[in-house]
Amino acid sequence: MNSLKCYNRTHVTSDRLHRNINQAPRHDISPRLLSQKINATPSLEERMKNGEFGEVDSKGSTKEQLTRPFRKFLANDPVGIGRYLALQLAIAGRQWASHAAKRMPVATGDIREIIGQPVFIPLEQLYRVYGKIFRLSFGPKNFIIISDPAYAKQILLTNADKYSKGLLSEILDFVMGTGLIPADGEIWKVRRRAIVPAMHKKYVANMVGMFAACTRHGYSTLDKAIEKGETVDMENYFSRLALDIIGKAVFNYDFDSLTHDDPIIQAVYTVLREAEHRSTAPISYWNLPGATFLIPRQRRCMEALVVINNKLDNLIAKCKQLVEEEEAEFEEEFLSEEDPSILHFLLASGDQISSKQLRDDLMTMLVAGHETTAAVLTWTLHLLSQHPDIADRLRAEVDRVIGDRDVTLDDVKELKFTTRVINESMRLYPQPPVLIRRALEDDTFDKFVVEKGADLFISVWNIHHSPTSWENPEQFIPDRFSLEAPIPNEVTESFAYLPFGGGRRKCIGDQFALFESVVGLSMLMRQFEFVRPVNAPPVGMTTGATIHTTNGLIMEVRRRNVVPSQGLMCPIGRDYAVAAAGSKQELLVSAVVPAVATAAHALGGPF
Ligand code: HEM
Repeated sequence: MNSLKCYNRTHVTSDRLHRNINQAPRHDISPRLLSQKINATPSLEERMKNGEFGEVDSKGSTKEQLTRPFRKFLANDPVGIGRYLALQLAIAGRQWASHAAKRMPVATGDIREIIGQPVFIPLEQLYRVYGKIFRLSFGPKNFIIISDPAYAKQILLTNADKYSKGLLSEILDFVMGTGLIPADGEIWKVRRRAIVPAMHKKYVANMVGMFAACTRHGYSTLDKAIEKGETVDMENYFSRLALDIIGKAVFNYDFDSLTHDDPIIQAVYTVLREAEHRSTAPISYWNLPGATFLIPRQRRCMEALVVINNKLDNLIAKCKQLVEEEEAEFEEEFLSEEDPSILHFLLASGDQISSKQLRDDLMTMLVAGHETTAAVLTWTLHLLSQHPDIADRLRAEVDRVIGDRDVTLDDVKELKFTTRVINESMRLYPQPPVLIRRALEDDTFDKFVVEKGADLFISVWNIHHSPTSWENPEQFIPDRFSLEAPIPNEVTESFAYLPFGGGRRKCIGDQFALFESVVGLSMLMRQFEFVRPVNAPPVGMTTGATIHTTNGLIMEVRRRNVVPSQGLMCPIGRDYAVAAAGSKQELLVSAVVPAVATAAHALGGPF
């Protein structure tokens, strides 16, 4: 296997960057093949000392060096023609040196070095060596990796016209077609203009009650687990909670996946898993002739799509009928009491689109708004389980603001510390960790040229974990975002914080998702204690479209104020930990741990 090599200069000259990243504590990341390889690579300083990086700057390009003696010889030619040739060579030499200086650092290697781990992990390790922009080369495959806030701003905002979704559109075509996430050009413009108004303030405010109702509905599932003395995989739980919420929000359909399973839920998960699988596959196996018939998972996926499309067609037909029967005049902020969904808004506002486009839009929002929020809640709970002092502060705020009732819109605004906890969780675990773009024309980043057609990965993970932008970047510090300041976003943090992307392709569901997370987290923390059992599997990371856990987020759940046990790891909230000193019977419970592990996915391919 080839080791990763650097063929050119790197930008990482800062000792601070190198040292800080190396010293940073990791979040349950087990070192794997690539990390061993990279750690075995000589340090940047050693490599610079060996002259690996100095050559271009000090002596010019190889061609320039090879021709230099000849040029000198010609320059001494008493006949004019020799001196003329020497001059031409000097001009060419300057150009070669200048081109060489603009060549981007290149990391080359074997694709196997990356497969088997979430892609953002090796990208972070490579960033340590190659800096804020480098080319990653795997045989014929070639990606530019961007890890710098200013470069991200250029791609997402300043020069957004020069980029498309590229690879992403190809991967997601089967499920989202020309929905908002993969769409480009005129279709994207038209659809964004039609859909954004549906997410108006009144709509989002109206949704808060629904978020609370769905969260409360899920209590019974947790209570059942408590009764049976079973642990709960909270990653799976949050995935279902988010599915129930997004189904209602987008097309007024109650999946009720928190309390039961049915073919439509199975179909949605089959399609989601396929999308994740495709985004991590080294070859486009789905394009092989006959793949749909010959590969069983492809067949299952196509069957699932039929189930979903039929369901969507039914929902669209039902909603159309409702709109026709409604007497209400459509106003800009129109909200139907019977059906406040985005689908209803689109139909009632007279949006003239084909059924196929409408299905693409609905599927896009279902996917975009589901796994992302579920992942945010999962990793926030995980972080709280590691930081009982922060969990205590969050609970104190929740107790003060909501007491025992459902959260309202006014409460959300008051739950400032809870919001900061979520903001900080999204910094440490951005969903998705990498954004994908394709250059539609050449673009320049300082002296480096990215050519038309290049595929770019903006590593939000690297930007969020960079010691050049963040103090103690690996630490969970919600207070880094002041309670008095506006809610942090890409503008307030100069593109060093991109949980919802930025520029014109920024998430349309940002406020919706933040409110949903605040409501879900605060109500669950108010009602329950979550405890990591001693023998629970470690919480490793893996990716699909978002960051998943490798083995689920297994928690023992208690109604709050129940006397807890000794010997339990990571009680969330110190009130629990203090109380834990007394009880020994509970040790028995911690021995009953039927771990419901979620399937581990391969490396990550984000949207
Ligand atoms: C915590 C939850 C969420 C996170 C972290 C998140 C994150 C993101 C990010 C980073 C992007 C930009 C992608 C890119 O530039 O390539 C995006 C786009 C998008 N998101 Fe979200 N999202 C969340 C929830 C939602 C929800 C609830 C909805 C819909 C109801 C939604 C709908 C969309 C759509 C339609 C786009 C594409 C916008 C466009 O390209 O014009 N998202 N999201």
